[in-house]
Amino acid sequence: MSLPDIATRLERAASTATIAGRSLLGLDTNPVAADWRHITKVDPEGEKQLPLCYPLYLSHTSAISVGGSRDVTSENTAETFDLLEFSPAPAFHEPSDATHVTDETREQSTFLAIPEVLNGDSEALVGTLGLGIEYVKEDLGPSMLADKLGVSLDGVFGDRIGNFAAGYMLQDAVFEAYIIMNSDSAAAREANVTEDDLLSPQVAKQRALAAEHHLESEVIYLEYSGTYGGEEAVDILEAIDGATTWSRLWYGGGLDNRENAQAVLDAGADAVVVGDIFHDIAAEEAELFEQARTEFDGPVEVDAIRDWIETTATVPEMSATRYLSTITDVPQPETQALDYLASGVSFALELERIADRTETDTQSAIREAVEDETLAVEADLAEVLNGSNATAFTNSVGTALVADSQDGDSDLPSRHLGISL
Ligand SMILES: CC(C)=CCC/C(C)=C/CC/C(C)=C/CC/C(C)=C/COP(=O)(O)OP(=O)(O)O
Ligand SMILES: O=P(O)(O)OC[C@@H](O)CO
Repeated sequence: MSLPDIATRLERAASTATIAGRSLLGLDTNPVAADWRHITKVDPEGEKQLPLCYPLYLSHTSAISVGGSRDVTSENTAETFDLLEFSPAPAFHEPSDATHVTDETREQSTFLAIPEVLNGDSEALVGTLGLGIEYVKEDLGPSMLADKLGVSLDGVFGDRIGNFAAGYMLQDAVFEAYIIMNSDSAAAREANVTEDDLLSPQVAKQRALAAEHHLESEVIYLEYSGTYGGEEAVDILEAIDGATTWSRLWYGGGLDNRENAQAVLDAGADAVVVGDIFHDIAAEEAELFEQARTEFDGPVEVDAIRDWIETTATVPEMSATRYLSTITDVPQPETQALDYLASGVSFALELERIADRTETDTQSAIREAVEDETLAVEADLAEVLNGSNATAFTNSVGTALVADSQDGDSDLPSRHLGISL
C-alpha cells in the first residue's frame, strides 16, 4: 500500500471514530465549554465603552466575545484585549474581518471564533472565510513566522508554511453558524440578510442540522442583535434544540432582564449572549461620576457613595442591574449593581484627587503616586481577581486615567473606558 493510500485509510478511520463517538456514544468532544451559560460581547469600536470596574461585572459571566461588525480594527481589538488581561473570565476573538487577527490577538484570546451565516448570501457563508484563509496563507502566517524566525520565507517553502499556518489556525478555531433573524441590524446588513431570508422554526432546524453534521459548527447562534426575539425565538430555539446534540446553541439579541434571559435558556439555549446592556453601564457610571464630583468634596467612604446612589438614581432600572439580571445565577442583581456602581464612583473620585495633586507629572511619577495610595476599591477587586492582579489592575487603570487627564501617555488604552477624569 502506498503512503497516500495509508493516509487516506487513516483519515477515514479517524472520521468514522469521530462520528461514532459523537452520535453513538454521545461523547462531548465540542471544545466550547458545555457549562457556559452567559457570554458578554465586548465591541472594540470607540463608542462602545467599558465601565471602570469592569472586572467586577465580568466576574459573573462565563466568557467574553471580543468583536463587532462596524468600525473594528486590529488596533482597537488588541487594545480591548489589553484591558481584558484583567478579566476574571476567558476572552475569545470573534473577528468580522480576517485583518483584525494579529499575532498579538492570537496570544491574547482563548480561541478564535469564526462566524458563518446560514441565511445570508454566499459571501457571508464562505466568501469572507475564503478571503480570510487567503490572507492567513499569503500574509499573516508567513509574516508571523518571519518575525519569529527573523528570516523571510518565499517560494515553495513559503507556500507550505502559509498552508500550514492557515490549516493550523482553522484547526484551532471554533465556527459559529449564525441564523440572523433581525433584518434591521448591522449583522444582517453585513451578511445581506433581508426580510425574505428570515426562517421558520422548521427551516432553521434543517439549517442547524446542516451546520452540525456538514459544517461541524461548534456553535449554532440564533442572532436577533439589538432586539429581543420573543415567542418566535423561543419556537426556533425549541426546534433546533430538539434536533441537534453536539453543537452548542447560543441566543443573542436584546436581552436586558431575568425574564427574557431565562425564557431563551428554558427554550433550549445553552448560553445567552449579551452586548448592548453591558456597554450601557459605562455611560451610566460616567454620568453618576459627573454628579458625584460636584456632590462630594474631599475623601468619602464607599458606604456614603452607595447611600447617595440609592437616593439619586433608580437602581432597579439601571443598566448595571439589568446586565447582572441576565446572569441567572446572580441572586440579587440590584444589590450587586449598587455595590459595583459605588466601587466605580469611589475609584474615580480617588483618582481625581491624585490627578489634582500630580498635575503635569511624568507617567512614572503618576504611577508612583497611584501605587502609594491605598485605594478602597482594591479589596472588592481582590475578591474577583487572583493574587496581585487587583493591585496591578488599580495601578494600571489608575495611571492610564490620570495620565490621560493630563494629556500624557499611558500603557493602557483608557479611551475604551466610559469615565474620564
Ligand atoms: C480566517 C480568519 C482568520 C478569519 C475569518 C473572518 C471571517 C470569516 C469573518 C466573517 C464575518 C461575517 C460573515 C460577518 C457576518 C455578520 C456577523 C455574524 C457579525 C457578528 O455580529 P456582531 O458583530 O456581533 O453584531 P453587532 O455588531 O450587530 O453586535
Ligand atoms: O447587543 P445585544 O442586543 O445584547 O446582542 C448581543 C449579540 O447577539 C450581538 O451580536
